[in-house]
Amino acid sequence: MSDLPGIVVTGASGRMGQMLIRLIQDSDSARLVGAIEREGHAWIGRDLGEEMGGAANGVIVTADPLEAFAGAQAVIDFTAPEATLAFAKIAAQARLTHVIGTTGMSADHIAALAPCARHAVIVRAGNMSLGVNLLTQLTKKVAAALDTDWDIEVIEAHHNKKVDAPSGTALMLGEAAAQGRGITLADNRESGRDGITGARAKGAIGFSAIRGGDIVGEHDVLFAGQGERIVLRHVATDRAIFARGALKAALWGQDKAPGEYDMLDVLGL
Ligand SMILES: NC(=O)c1ccc[n+]([C@@H]2O[C@H](COP(=O)([O-])OP(=O)(O)OC[C@H]3O[C@@H](n4cnc5c(N)ncnc54)[C@H](O)[C@@H]3O)[C@@H](O)[C@H]2O)c1
Ligand SMILES: O=C(O)C1=N[C@H](C(=O)O)CCC1
Repeated sequence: MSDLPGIVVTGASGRMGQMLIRLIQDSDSARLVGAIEREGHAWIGRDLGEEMGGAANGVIVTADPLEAFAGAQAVIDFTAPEATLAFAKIAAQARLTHVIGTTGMSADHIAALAPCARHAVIVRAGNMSLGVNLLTQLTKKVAAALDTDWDIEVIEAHHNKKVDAPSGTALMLGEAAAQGRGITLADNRESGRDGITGARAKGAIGFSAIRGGDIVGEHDVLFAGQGERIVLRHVATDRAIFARGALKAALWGQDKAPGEYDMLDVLGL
């Protein structure tokens, strides 16, 4: 029996779930010990390797987190807000590191994670990539250097299956811009313009979302001044960047005290 950290992947059949499973199976630092899908999914009770189109790997997909979490050290979770909240409660009881990539979580969902983080490590980020997390720091710095004569707009593009907007990444970038300006995003957010909207509010942080095709994820932070513009850009071309970040977070969490962390903590940025 290996003493590498055992990892459970939730949303195993999803775009991120399958990416994570391949990464963990190829890793020398972790082992895959469980796979979860939602109740009623066609993969439940079946061998994960076979369902993914390869050889059997002995991991049977389950809808029961209690069963899957027994004997694991971490869970990597890219699913949906309500599911993530349910997993957080069980991961906390089992003292597992819970890496949350799920986006579209409301303020109430996020607040409900706090009691779980008293018992276990939670690492949550709307984007697990090194590039985007570095971009948040650059955004904060540029926003701090410019006054409100410069309009800030976060423009994001994703594939046509994405269900939430603005993206988790766009909100991270918006938060970074707000921090740089010394304001709160909640009080200065402007999104979903349509119709006679009136002029842009001075000091607002705006969001624009594009959905189409198979776009993995693209984000521009636009600083628009009079006679000049600055654009900070990140382009993701491969979901592996998110999976690598999530696995790093799961391993990083193994010797940390219970609490809520993000990828800036993991990456030391
Ligand atoms: N933080 C990041 O770096 C990052 C990167 C990519 C995607 N995401 C986010 O991850 C989430 C998933 O993205 P995706 O593209 O893989 O979506 P997807 O729809 O391909 O996969 C989601 C999976 O979760 C499963 N699921 C839903 N409810 C469940 C439940 N109650 N129990 C178990 N499984 C359940 C679905 O059946 C599906 O297989 C989204 O919120 C997305 O925005 C975050
Ligand atoms: O494909 C998605 O969905 C993505 N979600 C994250 C977000 O909301 O920012 C990260 C990029 C891909």
